[in-house]
Amino acid sequence: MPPSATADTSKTVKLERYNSYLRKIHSTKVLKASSKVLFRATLLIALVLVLLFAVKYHPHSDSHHLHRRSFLSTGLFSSSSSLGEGAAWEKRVRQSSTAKRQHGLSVLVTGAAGFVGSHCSIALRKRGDGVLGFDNFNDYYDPSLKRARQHLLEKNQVFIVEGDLNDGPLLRKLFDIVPFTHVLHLAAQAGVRYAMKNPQSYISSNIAGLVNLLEVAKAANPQPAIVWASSSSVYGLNTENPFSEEHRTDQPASLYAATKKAGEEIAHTYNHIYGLSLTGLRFFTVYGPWGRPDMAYFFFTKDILHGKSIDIYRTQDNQEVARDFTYIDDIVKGCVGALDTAEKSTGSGGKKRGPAQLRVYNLGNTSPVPVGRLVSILEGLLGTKAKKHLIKMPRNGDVPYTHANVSLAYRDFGYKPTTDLAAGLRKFVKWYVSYYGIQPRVKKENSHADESA
Ligand SMILES: O=C(O)[C@H]1O[C@H](OP(=O)(O)OP(=O)(O)OC[C@H]2O[C@@H](n3ccc(=O)[nH]c3=O)[C@H](O)[C@@H]2O)[C@H](O)[C@@H](O)[C@H]1O
Repeated sequence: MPPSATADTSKTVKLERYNSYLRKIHSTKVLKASSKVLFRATLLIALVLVLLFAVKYHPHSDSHHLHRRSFLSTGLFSSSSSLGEGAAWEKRVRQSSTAKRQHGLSVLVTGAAGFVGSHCSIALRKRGDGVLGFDNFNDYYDPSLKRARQHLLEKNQVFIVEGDLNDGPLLRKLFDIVPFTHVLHLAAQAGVRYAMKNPQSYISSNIAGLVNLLEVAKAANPQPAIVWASSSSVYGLNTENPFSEEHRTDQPASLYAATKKAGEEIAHTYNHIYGLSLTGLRFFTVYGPWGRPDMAYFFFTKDILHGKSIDIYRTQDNQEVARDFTYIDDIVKGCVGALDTAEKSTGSGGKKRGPAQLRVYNLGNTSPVPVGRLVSILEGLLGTKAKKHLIKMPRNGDVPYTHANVSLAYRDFGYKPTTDLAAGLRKFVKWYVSYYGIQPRVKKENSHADESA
């Protein structure tokens, strides 16, 4: 074999080897590529399936609401339970929201299982308005008290839809079913001092929840007029006295106060852009039967009865801390007055058609009482001496005193508080001992002597 032929043959062999190497690489690549395509396709199909499943059973999807409602409605205080409950649930929503008097209001009350919410719902229903309650029954304080209030509301033909303010689809669904004329928005994360423990809950309820509700309300047709709970705490470090709506509210002392103040600004925005009629009510330390166990008058009562010591705060310069304690019935009158004088929203389909009403009112008692005096009244009513522990007010959001000027609310809807602290606490203690089944040493109705001890 000529040398060149040998060289040629070996070249050909080498070339063939090289080509087969290339083919191998290519086929591996093709294999890899096709398995990649297959993997991606599987992934895509899986994703689509997951999405379909999620849409069907997502907590915000309407079909899930029906399931959730059916679960809830099998509870102690509700009825329907089969698949037909979608219609049954809607029927309850409609019935509850329908006024029983001519030209009655149809009010969505958020926080209806709460202290102020439950009282207002019953008062509105009693005069023949339609009332639908809304509440998430959270456990900020004993939810069994909220369930008991719910029970009371059921007796008064008020149905409470269990849901969260941040659940847009559920709120929209309610507005689809009912053309609410008004919203009384009382659902909130309350409590001044708790804001240091759980700041996020204030943002979620008092800011995000409020915005969510306003978004739904502004898009509703007709738009409702909204009356909502602001707070005396917005006055913060204000030193002018008594507090008037014109005073500064830009120095909040707690995150709670800051979220309520933010709520007032947010209200301004929705009024300005969408024509929502908005009324903010600055409540001053509301107390009374069915009250909130996280509030001082409530847990002082409990602790005095249990022989536990109570902390009575004093200011940094050793002055008494005072509050303009306001009795629940007066607050209810204020809420109803605000609803009755609320003008219609002016927008429709999310568009403003003209200027709308924007209001803010103090609802207080106009006579601040030192916390020490509150304790004396309780001692008298309970027939028990408190173990008092006087301490400097912790720096946790409290303010030294509150005092409401209510002339604006008086001018616009005749608001005039009529219950003083001693009379109001008497009613509270009476309720407390009967609710908790305590054998009291509570003084008889006409004995006032010990209350002022
Ligand atoms: O008007 C409001 O906008 C707010 O009112 C209420 O806040 P406050 O006025 O702070 O009521 P509350 O806690 O009952 O303390 C009463 C007094 O007892 C003092 N206090 C309190 C606790 C304690 O251990 N000792 C004590 O002396 C304390 O220093 C205070 O002077 C609502 O909770 C709040 O949600 C909001 O609605």
